[in-house]
Amino acid sequence: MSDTTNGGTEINGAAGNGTPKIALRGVHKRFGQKVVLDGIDLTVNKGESMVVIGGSGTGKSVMLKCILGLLHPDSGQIQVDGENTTHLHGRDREKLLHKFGMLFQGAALFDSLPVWENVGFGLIQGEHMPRAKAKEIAIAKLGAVGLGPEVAELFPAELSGGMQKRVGLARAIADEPDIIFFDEPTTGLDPIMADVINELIVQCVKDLGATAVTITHDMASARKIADHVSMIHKGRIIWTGHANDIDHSGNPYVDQFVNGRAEGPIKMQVRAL
Ligand SMILES: Nc1ncnc2c1ncn2[C@@H]1O[C@H](COP(=O)(O)OP(=O)(O)OP(=O)(O)O)[C@@H](O)[C@H]1O
Repeated sequence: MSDTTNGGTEINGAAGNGTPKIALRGVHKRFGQKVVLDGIDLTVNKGESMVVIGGSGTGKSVMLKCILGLLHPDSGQIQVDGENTTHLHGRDREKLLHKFGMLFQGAALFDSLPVWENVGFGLIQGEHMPRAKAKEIAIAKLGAVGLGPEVAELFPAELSGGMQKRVGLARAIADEPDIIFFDEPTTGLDPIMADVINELIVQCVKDLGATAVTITHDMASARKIADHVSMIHKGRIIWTGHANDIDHSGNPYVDQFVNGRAEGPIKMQVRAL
């Protein structure tokens, strides 16, 4: 079954499942005259893996930044565990951020720190954990993503792209977050390494019992990771459905995107520089 929404409609509703882990209701965000989020409604239930697909510049990263509080929406609500988070500041926002782990596009590791310190960064800085204890946890988390303890002392520049992604994943799970965001987790990887990372993501999310939100253009990744898929187009969620329904969504936008067709309702804007 799939649900289509055009805005205020409840999608993928939490009826019977308790409070959604994350719920966006009518979220708007514009930069100057440019409307980027135009009334986003999205529900992610506890323990679910939601993958948000959509073309370049459709607002995926802006949406993620709004959930994290890095950007402030102009209007609408963002609820985490039933609580509106849009007005949280200071300590309250810090407390909220403890619920989140994040695997950034390109892994975003600190070049000047050894791998273990990259993984344990949040534990040392955020939780003021003693360095020895943080290192122990970092080595255990590196093990969970298939990296041996010898990698702990290396620097990011000494690692391949795939290993850097694993380190980024180990960092995302180090604090055992409730919610993990994956921003284009397979970008820049060959298809085999991408599949390895996808499998690790599935395993780590399952082991933690976490809720996952991934943004990607990579349909192989979406198919592997997702329980549900939502498609964003022009700042709105235009379709949400089960991952198994992605190939027969009945939605021409989803169909065009999933099949990578140049022809269809989605018109690419190609501007000369
Ligand atoms: N801080 C900002 N100031 C002005 N415009 C911004 C800002 N951040 C994002 N935008 C604009 O918002 C639009 C959506 O950007 P966003 O990064 O969310 O796209 P995306 O869907 O994640 O794309 P991609 O898949 O290419 O990463 C873009 O046109 C971008 O230029």
